[in-house]
Parts: sequence; structure tokens; C-alpha cells
Amino acid sequence: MLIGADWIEAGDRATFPSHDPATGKVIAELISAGPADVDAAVHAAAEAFDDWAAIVPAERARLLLRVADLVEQHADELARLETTDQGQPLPISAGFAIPMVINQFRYHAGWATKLTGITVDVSIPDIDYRTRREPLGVCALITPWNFPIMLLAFKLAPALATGNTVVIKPAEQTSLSTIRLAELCREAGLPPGVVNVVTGGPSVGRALVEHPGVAKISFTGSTEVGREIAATAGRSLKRVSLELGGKAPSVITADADIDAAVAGNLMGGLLNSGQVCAAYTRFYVARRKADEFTEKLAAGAAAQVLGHGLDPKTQLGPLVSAEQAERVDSYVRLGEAEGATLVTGGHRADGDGYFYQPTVFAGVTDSMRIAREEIFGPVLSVIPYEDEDELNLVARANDTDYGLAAVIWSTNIRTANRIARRIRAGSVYINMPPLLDPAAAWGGMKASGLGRENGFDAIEAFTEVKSIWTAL
Ligand SMILES: NC(=O)C1=CN([C@@H]2O[C@H](COP(=O)(O)OP(=O)(O)OC[C@H]3O[C@@H](n4cnc5c(N)ncnc54)[C@H](OP(=O)(O)O)[C@@H]3O)[C@@H](O)[C@H]2O)C=CC1
Ligand SMILES: CCCCCC/C=C/C(=O)O
Repeated sequence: MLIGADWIEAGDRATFPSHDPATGKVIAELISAGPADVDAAVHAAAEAFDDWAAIVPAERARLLLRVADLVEQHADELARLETTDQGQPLPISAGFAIPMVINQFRYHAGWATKLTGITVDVSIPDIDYRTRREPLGVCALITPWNFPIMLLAFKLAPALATGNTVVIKPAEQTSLSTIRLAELCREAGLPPGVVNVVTGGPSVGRALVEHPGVAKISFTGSTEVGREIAATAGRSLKRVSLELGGKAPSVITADADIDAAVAGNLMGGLLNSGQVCAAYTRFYVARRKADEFTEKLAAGAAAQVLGHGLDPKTQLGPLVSAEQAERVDSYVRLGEAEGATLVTGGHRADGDGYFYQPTVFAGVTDSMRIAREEIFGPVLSVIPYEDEDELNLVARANDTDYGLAAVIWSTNIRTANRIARRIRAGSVYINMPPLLDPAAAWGGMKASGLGRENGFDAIEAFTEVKSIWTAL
């Protein structure tokens, strides 16, 4: 763990193992932080805050650019670490996650020198009125296990660019890339206490949320924990950003290019073995194309090569943990019990790791739990619709507690845009798999979250507006 200037060794603290999910082997032992550790980390961040907030913006920008450069120099090492700890195939860690981390630091370094307030002619005589955008203080960044370093960068880069200090609590299963990124932050010259890392289980997250020295919690994870955090933080009026679960509908209209839709949906549905909050999971297919789509989707899913993420042949890595594999399997058994037709997959794959066969269900109905609840695994559900009834289709796609992402596949751009406008989701894609960019707002409607990450929304999320009034 990193607290202030100190790298903390376990000593007599309890530890817990981190596994390679492709083999089940223990690859590291991490510290279970206690309440005193959390308190020390928050104090270290609070002590560093005034100086960090006061550093001239160009210097903050320079330091963030230096972090980006170091991540770039260590890209291969970081990608391999992420793949070994999380399971995602190297093309995802090296080709997507680590480049996104670099882009996040470069993009947000740019904001450090572009924070502005406004002047307003208020309707009171002899007053000069202006605003300033100021950092919040100590921010707790609580991150999940599906894209550990990338989703941390979504929070860390804007938090630092705007002058906040942070305490990071990574997910138990995947803390290693966070610790390495914190090392690189120190190597880049970030002062002690600006970035702190405490490892451990939910009690560590809870202690941060409850700590009076924490001004803001930025959380990515399950809707259930998000609700608990919002309730606890609400009592002390801490600022909260929540990026939570999803159950993205994928609408495939009768005029869609089916081959393109199959390819894009396989990517959107199976990326990171389906452990993605934006994963395409509910496929509303125009009835006359449903058989063709299902057949091709199932063939594509069955052809995926499962293996260790470091093996160049691998297309699909393991699930992150034995618990997640159990959870996914229980949903598949539930789907069968609910009456859906298993077209391919449906079982854990052989071997020591936590692999799950890519699974396609046909004949799924809106009310089935596999169509309503976030599974976070490689499980795809095909739901045919009558293609003359667009309004009903939209109502069905929207009939979910979630609202993170959605996609429409159609060769008619007017149809696609008409549906896109009506879908209640934070990000709607047309004829493409889900993509992200540091400049593009990211977050959910309804139970998928509160607030947005990336772009100017992230800057707003890590700052407060102060009004300054001067009597002339
Ligand atoms: N939106 C998304 O991207 C994600 C969604 N999920 C969904 O959640 C399901 C369960 O995954 P799970 O790992 O349990 O996700 P959680 O929401 O439990 O975990 C996310 C992070 O929150 C921490 N945490 C857990 N409980 C608390 C708490 N009470 N207060 C503060 N922090 C807490 C976790 O720590 P610890 O690791 O110690 O538990 C982890 O760092 C998945 O199957 C998936 O459906 C999961 C991850 C990401
Ligand atoms: C290209 C992948 C899009 C979504 C990746 C971001 C995941 C966020 C999350 O699961 O919380």
C-alpha cells in the first residue's frame, strides 16, 4: 500500500491472495488495510491537499504528462500485469486499456491549464461578481475488477488535474496494476500524499465512504454497492459519482446488415468475457431476421478461442474469479429453468482457470431474469420482435432498471436515430461496438449511475464553483 511517502509492508497485518484467473494460481499477497491505515491514508491526502491545489496549473499538467509518458514507457509491462491479474487477453489490455490510461492522463493534463470561472453583471450596483472552479479536497476512488487500471484512470486523471488528492481502493481481485500506477505517479514526481492506495475488502471501501476527511467518492461497481455508498455518503453530504451496472439492449432492425451486426455484437457482448457494464446482452431482433442472426451469433460465439490472456491465440479469457464463474453459471441454469433455449455454450470450460463457454440463449422473453439482471459474463440473449411496431420495441428496450448503454443496428440512419433518441441510456451507439474516449461523457441513467465521467463532465465532477463578490 502507499500512504503518504511510505510503501507499507504487511508486518503483522492480515493479507489476502490475488490469483491469476486463467490458472487459479496465487500470484501475490496483498495487505488487508485496517481502519488505522485508512485513516492514515486520508490524513496523508489531506496534508498534501493545500500544496497540490496551489501548484500552478502548468506544473500540474507537466506532472500528469510525465505520468502518461511513464505509462507509455511501461505499457508492455502494465498490460502483462493486468492480463495476468485480471484475465483479459493481451489485445484488450495492451491494445485498449493501457492506451486509454495514457490518453486519459494526456487529455486531462490539458484541462489543468484551462479551468475557468465566469464574470457576471449581477443586478446589484457596485458589485464585481465572478466564479472560480476549485478542487473538492480528498477524493476516495473505489474501483472494480473488470478494467482495473483503465477505470482508475477515468477517475485519477481528472481528480489530479483539478487539484484534488486521492485515496484509491482497488478491487480485491485486481489490485496489482493500481499499485504499479501509483509507483509510476511517484516516479513522475507527484508529491507524497497526492496519491495513496489502500488495499483490502469491502470494509476498506466502507471506512473511506464513512471517513469525515473524505470530500468525494467516485465509485465504479455494482448497483447494489452504489446504492449503499449513496445512502452513507448522503448522510454527511459528501459528493458522489457512481458508474454502475447495465443491461444494454441491442436492436437489430429488419434492414440491418446482419453480418456486421453479428460481428459487432460478438465484440460488444463478449469483450472481456462479457464483464463489461456496457456489454450488449439483450438482442431485440426483427422476427424475420431472428433465425439468421441467432445462427450466425451462435456460430461466432462457439468459434471463440478460450485461453490464457498472454497466449496470442486467445480471444476469450477467463472470468475474474471462481465466484464470478459460479454466478454466471447460476444465471445460465436459471435461463434454462425459465424456459429459454440454450443454443450454444452453457457450462464452465475445462481446466484450472475460471473459464466459461460463450453462451447464446434463444427464445428469451422480456420478463426472464436473464433478460433483466446484470450477469457480467459471456451470456447473450436473443429476443425477437415484430418489426412493424417501433414504439413497442423502444418501450421494451427501455423496460429495465438500467440505462447505461444501447446500440441500434440498421442501414436506415433515420430509423436508427429515431430509436436512439427514444432510448433511455447514457450512451447510444449506432452500427458499432461500444467505444470510449476521454473527451466523451460516460455514465448511466436510472440505476446505472449518477453523474458522468470523461470530458468536461469529469472536470465538473471533481470541482466546486465558488462565487466571489467584491464591493467596488
Ligand atoms: N459497473 C461495473 O463496471 C461493474 C459492475 N459489477 C457488477 O457487480 C457484480 C458484483 O461484483 P463485485 O466485485 O461484488 O462489485 P462491487 O460493487 O462489490 O465492487 C466494486 C468495488 O467496490 C468495493 N466495495 C464493495 N463493497 C463496498 C462497500 N460496501 N462500500 C464501499 N466499497 C465497497 C469493492 O471492494 P472489494 O473488491 O473488496 O469487494 C470494489 O473495490 C458483478 O457481477 C457485476 O454485475 C462489478 C464490477 C464492475
Ligand atoms: C469498449 C468498452 C466499453 C466499455 C468499457 C468501460 C467499462 C466500464 C465498466 O464496466 O464499468
